[in-house]
Amino acid sequence: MAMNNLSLCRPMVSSSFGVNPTQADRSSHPVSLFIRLNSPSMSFQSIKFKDASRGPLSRECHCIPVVSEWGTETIPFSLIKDRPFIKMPIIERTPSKLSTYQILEPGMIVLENYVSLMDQVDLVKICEKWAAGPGGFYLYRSDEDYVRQMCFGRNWDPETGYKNRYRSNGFKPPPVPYELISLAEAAIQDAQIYVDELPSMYPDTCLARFYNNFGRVSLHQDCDESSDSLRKGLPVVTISIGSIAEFVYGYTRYYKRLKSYLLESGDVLIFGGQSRHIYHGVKQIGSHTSCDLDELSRMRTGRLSLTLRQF
Ligand SMILES: O=C(O)CCC(=O)C(=O)O
Ligand SMILES: [Fe+2]
Repeated sequence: MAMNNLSLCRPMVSSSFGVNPTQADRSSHPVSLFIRLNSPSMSFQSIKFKDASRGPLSRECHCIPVVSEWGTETIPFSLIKDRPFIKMPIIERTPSKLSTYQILEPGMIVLENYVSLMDQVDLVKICEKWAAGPGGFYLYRSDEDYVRQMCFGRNWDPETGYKNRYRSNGFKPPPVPYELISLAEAAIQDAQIYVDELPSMYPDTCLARFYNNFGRVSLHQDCDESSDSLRKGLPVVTISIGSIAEFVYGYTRYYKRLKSYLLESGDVLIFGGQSRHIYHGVKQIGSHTSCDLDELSRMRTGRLSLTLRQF
Protein backbone atom coordinates (compact mmCIF):
# COMPACT_ATOMS: atom_id res chain seq x y z
CA MET A 1 0.00 0.00 0.00
CA ALA A 2 1.53 3.29 -1.05
CA MET A 3 1.60 5.69 1.85
CA ASN A 4 2.18 8.63 -0.41
CA ASN A 5 -1.30 8.15 -1.74
CA LEU A 6 -2.43 9.98 1.35
CA SER A 7 -2.66 13.13 -0.68
CA LEU A 8 -5.50 11.49 -2.56
CA CYS A 9 -7.68 11.93 0.45
CA ARG A 10 -7.85 15.57 -0.43
CA PRO A 11 -11.24 15.99 -1.99
CA MET A 12 -11.78 17.85 -5.20
CA VAL A 13 -12.89 21.02 -3.61
CA SER A 14 -15.17 22.15 -6.36
CA SER A 15 -17.04 18.90 -6.82
CA SER A 16 -17.29 16.98 -3.58
CA PHE A 17 -16.83 19.61 -0.97
CA GLY A 18 -20.22 21.21 -0.82
CA VAL A 19 -22.36 21.69 2.23
CA ASN A 20 -24.65 18.83 2.92
CA PRO A 21 -27.69 20.29 4.61
CA THR A 22 -28.37 17.04 6.42
CA GLN A 23 -25.14 17.54 8.32
CA ALA A 24 -26.29 20.80 9.79
CA ASP A 25 -27.47 19.18 13.03
CA ARG A 26 -23.99 18.17 13.92
CA SER A 27 -22.93 21.29 15.73
CA SER A 28 -24.00 24.16 17.91
CA HIS A 29 -26.24 22.28 20.27
CA PRO A 30 -26.11 22.84 23.99
CA VAL A 31 -23.82 20.20 25.41
CA SER A 32 -26.33 18.43 27.56
CA LEU A 33 -28.91 18.09 24.82
CA PHE A 34 -26.70 17.12 21.97
CA ILE A 35 -27.80 14.09 20.01
CA ARG A 36 -26.49 13.35 16.59
CA LEU A 37 -29.46 12.53 14.42
CA ASN A 38 -28.24 12.87 10.93
CA SER A 39 -26.47 9.63 10.14
CA PRO A 40 -28.46 6.67 8.94
CA SER A 41 -25.97 4.37 10.61
CA MET A 42 -26.28 6.06 13.94
CA SER A 43 -29.43 6.61 15.88
CA PHE A 44 -29.74 7.95 19.38
CA GLN A 45 -29.81 4.39 20.65
CA SER A 46 -26.62 3.50 18.91
CA ILE A 47 -24.59 6.28 20.51
CA LYS A 48 -23.72 4.92 23.90
CA PHE A 49 -21.61 7.21 25.96
CA LYS A 50 -20.07 5.53 28.93
CA ASP A 51 -20.89 8.21 31.43
CA ALA A 52 -23.60 10.49 30.21
CA SER A 53 -24.14 11.85 33.71
CA ARG A 54 -20.75 13.53 33.93
CA GLY A 55 -20.88 17.03 35.24
CA PRO A 56 -19.19 20.11 33.90
CA LEU A 57 -15.66 19.71 32.68
CA SER A 58 -13.02 21.01 34.98
CA ARG A 59 -10.71 23.73 33.80
CA GLU A 60 -7.42 22.71 32.40
CA CYS A 61 -4.98 24.85 30.53
CA HIS A 62 -1.95 23.30 28.96
CA CYS A 63 0.05 25.93 30.76
CA ILE A 64 -1.44 25.21 34.18
CA PRO A 65 -2.10 21.52 34.70
CA VAL A 66 -4.62 20.48 37.30
CA VAL A 67 -3.21 17.05 37.97
CA SER A 68 0.20 16.33 39.32
CA GLU A 69 0.81 12.74 38.26
CA TRP A 70 1.72 13.43 34.66
CA GLY A 71 4.14 11.47 32.64
CA THR A 72 3.94 7.96 33.96
CA GLU A 73 5.97 5.68 31.78
CA THR A 74 4.13 2.45 31.17
CA ILE A 75 4.60 -0.88 29.55
CA PRO A 76 4.53 -0.86 25.74
CA PHE A 77 1.09 -0.12 24.38
CA SER A 78 0.19 -1.36 20.94
CA LEU A 79 -2.68 0.33 19.15
CA ILE A 80 -3.60 -2.97 17.53
CA LYS A 81 -5.76 -5.56 19.23
CA ASP A 82 -3.87 -8.51 17.86
CA ARG A 83 -1.84 -9.20 14.78
CA PRO A 84 -3.67 -11.50 12.43
CA PHE A 85 -2.76 -11.53 8.79
CA ILE A 86 -5.42 -9.51 7.04
CA LYS A 87 -5.78 -9.79 3.33
CA MET A 88 -6.55 -6.25 2.33
CA PRO A 89 -9.45 -5.88 -0.03
CA ILE A 90 -8.99 -3.32 -2.75
CA ILE A 91 -10.81 -0.26 -1.59
CA GLU A 92 -11.04 3.11 -3.23
CA ARG A 93 -8.87 5.69 -1.57
CA THR A 94 -11.36 8.41 -2.21
CA PRO A 95 -13.69 8.96 0.75
CA SER A 96 -16.62 6.56 0.63
CA LYS A 97 -18.93 9.22 2.00
CA LEU A 98 -19.22 12.71 0.63
CA SER A 99 -16.86 15.14 2.25
CA THR A 100 -18.69 18.08 3.70
CA TYR A 101 -17.79 20.88 6.04
CA GLN A 102 -19.22 22.75 8.99
CA ILE A 103 -18.04 26.16 10.09
CA LEU A 104 -18.30 26.13 13.88
CA GLU A 105 -16.96 29.60 14.66
CA PRO A 106 -14.92 32.21 12.81
CA GLY A 107 -11.61 30.46 12.14
CA MET A 108 -12.98 27.08 13.22
CA ILE A 109 -14.15 24.41 10.79
CA VAL A 110 -14.68 20.66 10.61
CA LEU A 111 -13.95 18.91 7.34
CA GLU A 112 -16.25 15.92 7.67
CA ASN A 113 -15.26 12.54 6.21
CA TYR A 114 -12.11 14.17 4.91
CA VAL A 115 -9.77 11.23 5.42
CA SER A 116 -10.63 8.14 3.42
CA LEU A 117 -10.97 4.79 5.14
CA MET A 118 -7.74 3.46 3.66
CA ASP A 119 -5.84 6.56 4.68
CA GLN A 120 -7.20 6.17 8.21
CA VAL A 121 -5.91 2.60 8.18
CA ASP A 122 -2.53 3.86 6.98
CA LEU A 123 -2.40 6.48 9.72
CA VAL A 124 -3.07 3.82 12.34
CA LYS A 125 -0.23 1.76 10.86
CA ILE A 126 2.13 4.74 10.86
CA CYS A 127 1.40 5.39 14.53
CA GLU A 128 1.63 1.71 15.35
CA LYS A 129 5.20 1.70 14.07
CA TRP A 130 6.12 3.81 17.09
CA ALA A 131 3.29 2.99 19.48
CA ALA A 132 4.85 0.24 21.54
CA GLY A 133 8.45 1.47 21.36
CA PRO A 134 10.25 3.80 23.78
CA GLY A 135 8.79 6.90 22.11
CA GLY A 136 5.34 5.36 22.02
CA PHE A 137 2.14 5.85 23.96
CA TYR A 138 2.35 6.46 27.67
CA LEU A 139 -0.19 7.22 30.33
CA TYR A 140 -0.40 10.76 31.53
CA ARG A 141 -2.72 10.07 34.41
CA SER A 142 -1.27 7.34 36.47
CA ASP A 143 -4.49 6.47 38.19
CA GLU A 144 -6.73 6.52 35.13
CA ASP A 145 -6.02 4.24 32.25
CA TYR A 146 -8.10 6.40 29.90
CA VAL A 147 -5.90 8.50 27.66
CA ARG A 148 -2.42 7.75 26.41
CA GLN A 149 -0.26 10.06 24.40
CA MET A 150 2.88 10.21 22.33
CA CYS A 151 4.56 13.02 20.41
CA PHE A 152 6.07 13.48 17.01
CA GLY A 153 8.42 16.32 16.17
CA ARG A 154 8.63 17.97 19.57
CA ASN A 155 8.12 16.59 23.00
CA TRP A 156 5.13 18.05 24.82
CA ASP A 157 3.68 17.18 28.17
CA PRO A 158 0.93 18.88 30.14
CA GLU A 159 3.23 19.88 32.97
CA THR A 160 6.18 21.44 31.19
CA GLY A 161 4.72 22.11 27.75
CA TYR A 162 7.44 21.99 25.09
CA LYS A 163 10.27 22.79 27.53
CA ASN A 164 11.73 19.30 27.78
CA ARG A 165 13.11 18.13 24.49
CA TYR A 166 13.27 14.58 25.76
CA ARG A 167 10.68 12.44 27.39
CA SER A 168 11.18 11.35 30.97
CA ASN A 169 12.52 8.04 29.62
CA GLY A 170 15.16 9.96 27.65
CA PHE A 171 13.55 9.38 24.30
CA LYS A 172 13.39 12.10 21.66
CA PRO A 173 10.14 12.06 19.64
CA PRO A 174 10.33 10.73 16.09
CA PRO A 175 9.90 13.26 13.26
CA VAL A 176 6.37 14.17 12.21
CA PRO A 177 5.49 11.65 9.47
CA TYR A 178 5.29 13.38 6.10
CA GLU A 179 1.89 11.81 5.46
CA LEU A 180 0.55 13.76 8.41
CA ILE A 181 2.22 16.97 7.33
CA SER A 182 0.79 16.81 3.82
CA LEU A 183 -2.64 15.86 5.10
CA ALA A 184 -2.71 18.80 7.51
CA GLU A 185 -1.47 21.22 4.86
CA ALA A 186 -4.05 20.01 2.35
CA ALA A 187 -6.80 20.31 4.96
CA ILE A 188 -5.81 23.88 5.78
CA GLN A 189 -5.74 24.81 2.11
CA ASP A 190 -9.23 23.41 1.64
CA ALA A 191 -10.45 25.10 4.79
CA GLN A 192 -9.07 28.45 3.63
CA ILE A 193 -11.62 28.42 0.81
CA TYR A 194 -14.43 28.60 3.35
CA VAL A 195 -12.88 30.29 6.35
CA ASP A 196 -11.75 33.90 6.23
CA GLU A 197 -8.39 34.78 7.66
CA LEU A 198 -7.20 31.28 8.39
CA PRO A 199 -3.40 31.40 8.19
CA SER A 200 -1.31 28.61 6.70
CA MET A 201 1.07 26.70 8.92
CA TYR A 202 3.82 24.12 8.65
CA PRO A 203 3.23 21.41 11.27
CA ASP A 204 6.41 20.65 13.17
CA THR A 205 4.77 18.91 16.08
CA CYS A 206 2.03 16.32 16.46
CA LEU A 207 0.43 15.06 19.64
CA ALA A 208 -1.15 11.64 19.22
CA ARG A 209 -3.69 10.64 21.83
CA PHE A 210 -5.44 7.35 22.25
CA TYR A 211 -8.67 7.49 24.25
CA ASN A 212 -10.39 4.37 25.45
CA ASN A 213 -14.13 4.60 25.89
CA PHE A 214 -13.77 6.36 29.24
CA GLY A 215 -11.29 8.89 27.91
CA ARG A 216 -11.74 12.62 27.97
CA VAL A 217 -9.73 15.82 28.03
CA SER A 218 -10.73 18.69 30.27
CA LEU A 219 -11.56 22.12 28.99
CA HIS A 220 -8.40 24.00 28.06
CA GLN A 221 -6.79 26.37 25.60
CA ASP A 222 -3.85 25.35 23.46
CA CYS A 223 -1.41 27.98 24.55
CA ASP A 224 2.01 26.35 24.80
CA GLU A 225 3.17 27.12 21.29
CA SER A 226 5.56 29.99 20.56
CA SER A 227 4.27 33.51 21.04
CA ASP A 228 4.75 34.06 17.31
CA SER A 229 2.58 31.05 16.43
CA LEU A 230 -0.11 32.12 18.89
CA ARG A 231 -0.05 35.75 17.84
CA LYS A 232 -0.46 34.84 14.19
CA GLY A 233 -3.30 32.45 15.04
CA LEU A 234 -1.61 29.55 13.25
CA PRO A 235 -4.20 26.79 13.14
CA VAL A 236 -4.40 23.62 15.18
CA VAL A 237 -5.42 20.61 13.08
CA THR A 238 -6.89 17.47 14.66
CA ILE A 239 -7.57 14.26 12.75
CA SER A 240 -10.02 11.84 14.39
CA ILE A 241 -9.82 8.08 13.89
CA GLY A 242 -11.99 5.46 15.55
CA SER A 243 -14.76 6.00 18.07
CA ILE A 244 -16.97 9.04 17.94
CA ALA A 245 -16.07 11.85 20.35
CA GLU A 246 -18.12 14.62 21.88
CA PHE A 247 -15.97 17.69 21.41
CA VAL A 248 -16.97 20.77 23.39
CA TYR A 249 -15.84 24.30 22.69
CA GLY A 250 -16.56 27.93 23.39
CA TYR A 251 -15.12 31.36 24.03
CA THR A 252 -15.87 31.02 27.70
CA ARG A 253 -15.21 28.43 30.38
CA TYR A 254 -18.79 28.68 31.50
CA TYR A 255 -20.10 25.17 31.01
CA LYS A 256 -23.62 26.09 29.97
CA ARG A 257 -22.35 28.28 27.16
CA LEU A 258 -20.21 25.62 25.58
CA LYS A 259 -21.22 24.15 22.27
CA SER A 260 -20.77 20.56 21.29
CA TYR A 261 -19.89 18.69 18.15
CA LEU A 262 -19.60 14.97 17.47
CA LEU A 263 -16.33 14.17 15.76
CA GLU A 264 -16.32 10.98 13.74
CA SER A 265 -13.60 8.87 12.23
CA GLY A 266 -12.15 10.66 9.22
CA ASP A 267 -13.14 14.15 10.36
CA VAL A 268 -10.55 16.92 10.51
CA LEU A 269 -11.10 19.78 12.93
CA ILE A 270 -9.23 23.04 12.41
CA PHE A 271 -9.17 26.09 14.64
CA GLY A 272 -6.99 29.09 14.05
CA GLY A 273 -7.21 32.83 13.42
CA GLN A 274 -9.82 34.35 15.69
CA SER A 275 -10.55 30.96 17.31
CA ARG A 276 -6.97 29.97 18.07
CA HIS A 277 -7.52 30.53 21.78
CA ILE A 278 -10.89 28.89 21.97
CA TYR A 279 -11.59 26.72 25.01
CA HIS A 280 -12.12 23.13 24.07
CA GLY A 281 -12.13 19.61 25.43
CA VAL A 282 -13.27 16.08 24.75
CA LYS A 283 -16.26 15.43 26.95
CA GLN A 284 -16.78 11.80 26.18
CA ILE A 285 -16.09 9.02 23.77
CA GLY A 286 -18.94 6.99 22.32
CA SER A 287 -18.92 3.35 21.46
CA HIS A 288 -19.90 3.93 17.85
CA THR A 289 -17.09 3.38 15.40
CA SER A 290 -16.71 2.26 11.82
CA CYS A 291 -16.84 -1.53 11.47
CA ASP A 292 -14.72 -1.27 8.32
CA LEU A 293 -12.00 0.59 10.18
CA ASP A 294 -12.16 -1.92 12.96
CA GLU A 295 -11.81 -4.81 10.57
CA LEU A 296 -9.08 -3.30 8.41
CA SER A 297 -6.93 -1.59 11.00
CA ARG A 298 -7.59 -3.88 13.98
CA MET A 299 -7.19 -0.75 16.11
CA ARG A 300 -8.20 -1.19 19.72
CA THR A 301 -11.62 0.08 20.64
CA GLY A 302 -11.28 3.80 21.22
CA ARG A 303 -10.28 6.97 19.48
CA LEU A 304 -6.95 8.03 18.05
CA SER A 305 -6.58 11.78 17.67
CA LEU A 306 -3.65 13.33 15.85
CA THR A 307 -3.21 17.03 16.60
CA LEU A 308 -0.75 18.96 14.47
CA ARG A 309 0.60 22.39 15.22
CA GLN A 310 3.43 24.70 14.31
CA PHE A 311 5.45 25.53 17.37
O1 LIG B 1 -8.36 14.82 20.93
C1 LIG B 1 -8.84 15.89 20.57
O2 LIG B 1 -9.72 15.98 19.73
C2 LIG B 1 -8.38 17.17 21.19
C3 LIG B 1 -7.04 17.10 21.80
C4 LIG B 1 -6.61 18.42 22.32
O3 LIG B 1 -7.39 19.28 22.58
C5 LIG B 1 -5.20 18.68 22.50
O4 LIG B 1 -4.38 17.80 22.26
O5 LIG B 1 -4.85 19.80 22.88
FE1 LIG C 1 -6.30 21.19 22.85
